[in-house]
Amino acid sequence: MNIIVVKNEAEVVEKLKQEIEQRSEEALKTRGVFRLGLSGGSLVSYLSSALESIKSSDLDKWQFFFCDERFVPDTDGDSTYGVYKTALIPKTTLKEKQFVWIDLSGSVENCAEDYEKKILKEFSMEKASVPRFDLLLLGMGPDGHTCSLFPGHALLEEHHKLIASIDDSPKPPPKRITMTLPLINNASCCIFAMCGEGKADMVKRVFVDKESLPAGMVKPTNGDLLCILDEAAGKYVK
Ligand SMILES: O=C(O)[C@H](O)[C@@H](O)[C@H](O)[C@H](O)COP(=O)(O)O
Repeated sequence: MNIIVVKNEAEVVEKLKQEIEQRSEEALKTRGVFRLGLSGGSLVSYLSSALESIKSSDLDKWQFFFCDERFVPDTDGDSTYGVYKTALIPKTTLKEKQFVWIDLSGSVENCAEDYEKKILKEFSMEKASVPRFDLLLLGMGPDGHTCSLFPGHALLEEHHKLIASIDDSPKPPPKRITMTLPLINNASCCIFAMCGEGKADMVKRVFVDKESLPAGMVKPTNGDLLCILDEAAGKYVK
């Protein structure tokens, strides 16, 4: 775990941009495609600002997936994809077709199964194999949740599904799909980006005191783990 504390949100965005650019170059060099997973919440604005200033001609070789998504239409204010469609895509040369989104036509369980199939297809992999994302961008909630993996929830014990559904999320809306720990921890790199005093206590509990909370269970088996914080969020980090 590499905890990076910088001065303020602008520097968090700049550091995030540098990491994303570096990882994209590596991925494009070796695989010709850069696959990253997105989270909702405040990360949307950090990433939108970071990508706005990336002028790479290879942005069209980037593929975006969702670390978790709310089971609502993309026109709904709660839709993470919906927010990226308005906050990110218009600011960049990115196209909607670069975003691998969910299918809402069935139940939330069907949606999770379908999204797992979509991911395996994009990675041209068979069932039972675990895709390796180049980068997962994560946030952490005030209870230590990340993606839609909440403290004490049975999904933390999920060892087979790569994408699981939840219909009792403590954070509204209740129905969501989420990457599970086996998929998250197979990534080449996971980055938490967080700002503000409101995060400081949980940052200390999870990343300093190592309490067993969902965000603390993000431990890439053979990958990097970074936590980029502003001074307020990192005030208890030595
Ligand atoms: O869709 C979601 O709700 C997120 O993926 C969730 O896991 C988020 O990352 C945290 O709740 C942190 O959100 P904030 O950064 O807004 O505090």
